[in-house]
Amino acid sequence: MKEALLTKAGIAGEPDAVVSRAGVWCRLSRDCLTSAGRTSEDQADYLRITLLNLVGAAAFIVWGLFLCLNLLGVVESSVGRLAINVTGLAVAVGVLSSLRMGAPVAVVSHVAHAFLFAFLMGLAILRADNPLTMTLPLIYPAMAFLMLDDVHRGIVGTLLMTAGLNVAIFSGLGPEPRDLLMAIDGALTVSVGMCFQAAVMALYVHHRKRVMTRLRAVSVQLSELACHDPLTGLYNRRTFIDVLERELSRRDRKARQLAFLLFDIDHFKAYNDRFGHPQGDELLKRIAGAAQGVFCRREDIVFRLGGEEFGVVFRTDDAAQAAAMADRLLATIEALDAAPAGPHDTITISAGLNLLDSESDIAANHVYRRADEALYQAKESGRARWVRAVG
Ligand SMILES: Nc1nc2c(ncn2[C@@H]2O[C@H](COP(=O)(O)OP(=O)(O)OP(=O)(O)O)[C@@H](O)[C@H]2O)c(=O)[nH]1
Repeated sequence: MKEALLTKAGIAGEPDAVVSRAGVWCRLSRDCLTSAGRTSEDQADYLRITLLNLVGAAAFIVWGLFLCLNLLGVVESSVGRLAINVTGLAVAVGVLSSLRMGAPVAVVSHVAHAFLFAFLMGLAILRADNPLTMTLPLIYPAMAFLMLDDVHRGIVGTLLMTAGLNVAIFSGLGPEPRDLLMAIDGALTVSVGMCFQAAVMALYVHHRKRVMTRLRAVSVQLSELACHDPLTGLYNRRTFIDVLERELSRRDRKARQLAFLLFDIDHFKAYNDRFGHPQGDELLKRIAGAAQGVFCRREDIVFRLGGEEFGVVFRTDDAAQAAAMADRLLATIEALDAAPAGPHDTITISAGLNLLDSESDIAANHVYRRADEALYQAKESGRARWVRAVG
């Protein structure tokens, strides 16, 4: 009703349009700062890429403007100034475009830093007579620490830049008449300012690196937890579908068949009831270990798919080899030195084996379902055996 009224009034959709336009601008400006979405806030390179983009864009605007003013004769022009403007513009364009083309961030930052260092040092020495220009090199430590992302290099760079500024102050390049006390005053102010900035930046970069390292470790831990079953350490069901899909679409170098073996412990409930859950857990771990012992090639992957159900994805030369592997697994588990359970004297499993042609375009869920049907048949026909799936 409300929508109908708004539509009738001819204003429906207006807020959405405003929101989507704002969204586009937001995305555009974010993509500009992060080099077309190349990095995001939680990544280590985010700050460096954003800084390089900001400095690159600012340099492009400033040097472009100065170049125009030089060419129009608005400001005093010389070959040296023109050369600096053109070089600055070229470096700014180079930095911005190479970031967008995917160049390594560390390389781009080092090149940009080298140019910034040379430019600021040159400015300090060549334009020491202009106190306004002389303040520009004071931005160096913040830029250097962030661009280099390294405390030691940042400190070395800052010390060199401070030395350069002191040379400019004491070498008589500054405004005349020179006064030694004024020069000492200026040099001390500049040195203390640069060192203080460097100390703050060193603390920041050091702390940020530690936090990023910790975050990375937590993220690895989280993805381990998300992919593995905590009890047995095997891959879990979540990973299983991804792996099976990947294997189904992967062409095997030796054109071997893909095999999926689904197995389940027989009368596990009786085992649990008789010996208790902790013993049941122990058995699950031992069966996981036994399966990994049988399927021990690098490309064999054993999963715990839930409860007392396990799966193995492996490659086989032919049906006979896959059958031999299934037999070996059943025999190994039967030979486990476990307490007798329920109706059986030994621990047994039932399994369904599904064999697939290389590069078959069957869905992973279908592969699982066929193996599950075969497993059901194995259970129905007396357990402690495996049955080959059809279709
Ligand atoms: N100890 C332990 N038991 C589990 C775990 N997950 C599932 N189970 C138990 O596994 C048993 C499975 O029982 P059923 O599905 O009846 O299967 P079964 O007794 O093995 O019978 P069949 O499969 O028909 O041979 C249940 O008693 C569950 O409680 C686990 O992580 N640890």
